[in-house]
Amino acid sequence: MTTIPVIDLTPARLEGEAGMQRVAADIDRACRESGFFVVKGHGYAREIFAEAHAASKTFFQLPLTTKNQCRLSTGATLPQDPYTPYGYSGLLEENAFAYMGQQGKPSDYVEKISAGRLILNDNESLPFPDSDLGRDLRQKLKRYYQACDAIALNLTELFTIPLGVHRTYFSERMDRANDSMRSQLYPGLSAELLNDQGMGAHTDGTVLTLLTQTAPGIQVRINEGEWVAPVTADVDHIIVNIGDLMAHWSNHEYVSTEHRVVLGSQERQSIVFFKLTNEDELVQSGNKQMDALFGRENMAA
Ligand SMILES: O=C(O)CCC(=O)C(=O)O
Ligand SMILES: [Fe+2]
Repeated sequence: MTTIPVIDLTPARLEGEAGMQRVAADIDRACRESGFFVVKGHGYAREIFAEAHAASKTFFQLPLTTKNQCRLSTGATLPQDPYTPYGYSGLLEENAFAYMGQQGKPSDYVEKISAGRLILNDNESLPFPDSDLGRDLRQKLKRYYQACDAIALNLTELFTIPLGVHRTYFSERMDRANDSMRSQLYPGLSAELLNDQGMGAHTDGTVLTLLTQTAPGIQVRINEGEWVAPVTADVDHIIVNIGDLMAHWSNHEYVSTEHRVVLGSQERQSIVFFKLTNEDELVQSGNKQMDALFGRENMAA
């Protein structure tokens, strides 16, 4: 039976080359099996994750009229970055099934506050509340973004080891990406809700996705239909999954697996970080370099 492994990154950070090799082999196996794994021991302070969740919760508790002021007047994106969502979106406004091209399915019971790479620049005008609370949320989400970006790049270094290419092969293609981050609140189940769909089944269009949660709720579809829940013992344990770009890039040696969120009895938060490639990076399978990476051809790194 496939389960979702918990991988401790500590040996990769502290035990030199041998530690890196061991951890890299575990990650490689998980990427081929379910495409999902949980990481701990990544070296970033727990408070970065806990505080981002706490500040998000404070935001979500604001009156709806205040949250609605954190929408972009121009729609969901900014002219400087037309592909990345920024600002607030409310319950039932998004539909993961529609994103997958499936029409006529229910929308998702989830509220979100989103930001992309522009959050790294404190002078950029972004749709957060113009208050101490809003400024605090922005700083906490910025730290979260920086930590996840760094952890994602560290993970890609581990990817290169079993593949036998130079250590920066992926990171140099992903270090300027317009990644996006969405802090999400799922309501607890109640009689007013039509169903228990927090987020419909979908795959991610990313290279990698990193996610932390305050309670269980995400489920992964393995073995042709069985749904399993990754186990995170703390708020700084990160659920990592392969997205469609990496699956495509690896000619489907690494799998991008469907997942969904089912509402529980209590409210739940997650913060998801979608890692993409640099804008100028063409991702194609059957690409000579990628064939070499995944052992389909001999080519020196
Ligand atoms: O909130 C979650 O646990 C899952 C979110 C997710 O899959 C997504 O945003 O793509
Ligand atoms: Fe997802």
